[in-house]
Parts: sequence; C-alpha cells; structure tokens
Amino acid sequence: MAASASISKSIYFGTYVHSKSLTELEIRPDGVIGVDEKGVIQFLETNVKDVESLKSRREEWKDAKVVKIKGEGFFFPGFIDTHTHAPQHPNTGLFGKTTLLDWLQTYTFPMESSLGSLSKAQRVYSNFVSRTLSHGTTACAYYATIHVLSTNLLADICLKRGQRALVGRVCMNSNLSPEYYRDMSIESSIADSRASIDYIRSIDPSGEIVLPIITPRFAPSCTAHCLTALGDLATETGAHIQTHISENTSECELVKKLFPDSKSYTDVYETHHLLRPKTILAHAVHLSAEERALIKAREAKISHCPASNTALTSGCCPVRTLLDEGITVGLGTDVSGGFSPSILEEVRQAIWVSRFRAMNHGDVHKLSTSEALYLATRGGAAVIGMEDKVGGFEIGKEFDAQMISLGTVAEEGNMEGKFTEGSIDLFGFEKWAEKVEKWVYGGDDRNTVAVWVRGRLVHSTSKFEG
Ligand SMILES: O=c1[nH]c(=O)c2nc[nH]c2[nH]1
Ligand SMILES: [Zn+2]
Repeated sequence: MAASASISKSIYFGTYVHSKSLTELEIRPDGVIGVDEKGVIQFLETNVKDVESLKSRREEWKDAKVVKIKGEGFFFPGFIDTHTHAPQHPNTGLFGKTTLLDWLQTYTFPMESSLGSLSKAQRVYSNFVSRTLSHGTTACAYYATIHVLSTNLLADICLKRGQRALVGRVCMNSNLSPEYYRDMSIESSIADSRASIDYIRSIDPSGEIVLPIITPRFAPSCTAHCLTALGDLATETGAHIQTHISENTSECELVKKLFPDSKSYTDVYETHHLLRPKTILAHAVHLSAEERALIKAREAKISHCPASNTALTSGCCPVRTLLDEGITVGLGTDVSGGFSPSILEEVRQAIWVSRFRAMNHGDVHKLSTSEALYLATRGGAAVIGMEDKVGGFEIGKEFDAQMISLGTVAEEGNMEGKFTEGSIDLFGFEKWAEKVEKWVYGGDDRNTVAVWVRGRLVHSTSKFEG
C-alpha cells in the first residue's frame, strides 16, 4: 500500500495510556479515539461504556469501524527507536567480551560489508522491519551500510510496510575501516550519500513515511574533509543527521588523537557544522559539562542506548543530568551493540542503568517507569523531529499506536494454575497503574497484538480481532 493510501474511519475503543509530561503518565479508562481516513485523531473521549450510544451522538461517525480491546489491555503510542543498525541484525546477541573498537572490527564491519548483496539485504532488512514492528516500533532512525542500493532497499521496505523511518547511508572514508568496507574517496562518499537522499525523497516526496538522514558513522570513521563535505550536504539538503558520540573512553581518546585541534569530541561535530537541531547523537555517555552545553545550545538531540552501553561496557549515560539540563533525549536499541530490537526492553534497561548510576551518584538519578515511557514515545518523537505528529494521543496527531493485550485475569475459581499466553499474570485486583507497570517489567512482543501507523494496520497477531 502506498504511503498515502486511505484507510477507513475508525473508532478505537478501550483504555488508552500515554505520557502527559516527562513525569506524568495519563491513564484514560474506557476511552475512545476517533481516527479519520487520513489517520488523524479527530476526537477523544473517556469513560465510554457503550460505543453505539457514542455513535448516535456523533452522527458523522455512525459508519466508522470499531476496534475494541478484548480482555485486559490498553492502547499505547507507538514506540520510537531513535538509533539502530538494520544490517547488524544478524549479529544480535553476538558481542562476546568485546568493547566498541574491537567489536567494530570483529563483528560489525564483516557483517555490514556483506549487506552489499541485495538478496541478503532483502532478507535481513525485511526481517528486521517486521521484527521492530512486532515490538510496537512505529518510527525508527536506521543506519544502513555504505551501499547505496541496499540503503535504498531498506527505505523501500519501510515505505511498503508503512513504518516511519529515517534511513541513512553510512559514510566512512577513514582508514579506521578495513579496505573491503570503506568509502574510497570523499567525492564518492558525498555522491553516494546524495544519491540515496535523492532516491528516498523520490519514493516518498511528502516525507510522511520515509526520510533520508546524513550518516557520518562517527568522527573516527571520517576524515576532517569528509565531515566538512557532509556538513555542507546537510546545509544544502536540509536533511537530518545522525552519528555516534562519546560512547567509549578509548574512542574518546582516539578522537583527541585524530582531531588534535578540536576542543572536544562535540567540538569536532560543531566545527564541521554537523551539530544542528536535526542532529541525532547516539550514546553521549562521557560528555563534559561544556559539551552538553554546546549540544543544548545547538538543539541537537541525544539517543540513549542503555542495552548497548552495558553490552559493550561503554558506561552508564547520565540521563538525569541530560534531562535536567534541558537536552532532548529518546531511546535507541542500537542493534547489534544492543541485544534486542525492542524499545520496551530499552525502557527497562534505561531504568536499570539509572539505578546503577544512582548507586554511585545518588537516588536523584533514578528514572521512574513514567519517565522511561516518556523517553520511548514523546522524547523519541522530539528526537526525530516528529513531536507535532506522534508520541501521544491528541486531536490533530496521527494515530501511531499499539494495542497491548495483557490476556485474561486468572479467575477466582481457577485453582488449577491455568495461565494465559505471555508472561504477565493478572488476578483482577490490580489498579490500572499497576497493570501498566506489570507490562513494562514483564511484557514483551506477545502483548503487542496490533500496531498502526497513521491509522494503517502495519502489524497484528492471531490474538487481534480487527
Ligand atoms: O554502538 C555503535 N555501533 C556502531 O555500529 C558504531 N560505529 C561507530 N560507533 C558505533 N557505536
Ligand atoms: Zn550505533
């Protein structure tokens, strides 16, 4: 289905949950969300017991399709993955005891270079997009590889499947990368990036579903001249930018050596005009106060990737400090530094990492469940520049959502230990906020029974009766 294809006017009937602010999760029992043929939310109501009487009150919605939650469950905004690597998906879970720089050479470059094969790219990318959708990810900032055609294929797949995506051809021309997987010149790096930007804009001219993103892999992968040319390309095209920053201490030392005239890692991007409001910086674990102030001043955004930071022993990102300083933060799975394609898993990991920081720096560093869910939705939307469109349920926003099913309650008469599929057990006495907590800590993709982007159903399981 094309990105602009129409969908039927629908009424989503059931409790809905979303973030009102960083700290406040709003739970609206017996809710109704009216979504028009363009996938835009037209009205919201709560405490609705009977959808037929609602239809009689709202004449123009009398023929609308009704999508109702069966059993225990709720509608939740689609998750936003602000940083991941589609070509690394076959390596998910494979990192041994490596840290960033040897992990890149051992696992990552060999796998990414093999994605120049379009048949392999088709297999891996279509699988990864299905997988991320199945975990409720409705928008994703993807790194692809250096190959133009495979990168374009990833954009084709996202558009066809209806997942919002920023898709980036990776630029890497320095000798950090092996000869078998490197841009051969600055000219080819820029020409290939431009070709991919043009292609992505040609398949989705409105940019409603797929957008290009300029992707210098990270400072050590690019020469200074290449970074300058990429900064110029960003000015010329107005495209988003994504890169990595300050993930690992050896990487930070390497940046100092490679860019001796720069005041800091952040200053490398600043001097090459890559630090902008449309820039997504992944990791940001070891930034100084001056660097954070510069990022804030430039309105660049940060993707927090806690699972990856732990797997590659990169460090505990000071998320509370970033938030207190007013920096926009979202969550990233960073597959395959991260071991899971699930943003719900990143929510948990963000909470765990905040507790490890709290053990050394005080309880103020703890993230609450509500805060982590905010980062996964509204925070992520702001990181990718879509905060006016998605991230929560309001009139005028587009309906990017997931239906979460918690199964059925173990009835009082059930003394034989029968339980429903999935890992959450409910007993009927839980309050709504407790049900949401149970999902966050015990839930997984089995609970995500249906997913919509702009009102279009993009994933469903056998448990969904649409
Ligand atoms: O987590 C990461 N994944 C990567 O692929 C990468 N490349 C540079 N720096 C990186 N960090
Ligand atoms: Zn990454």
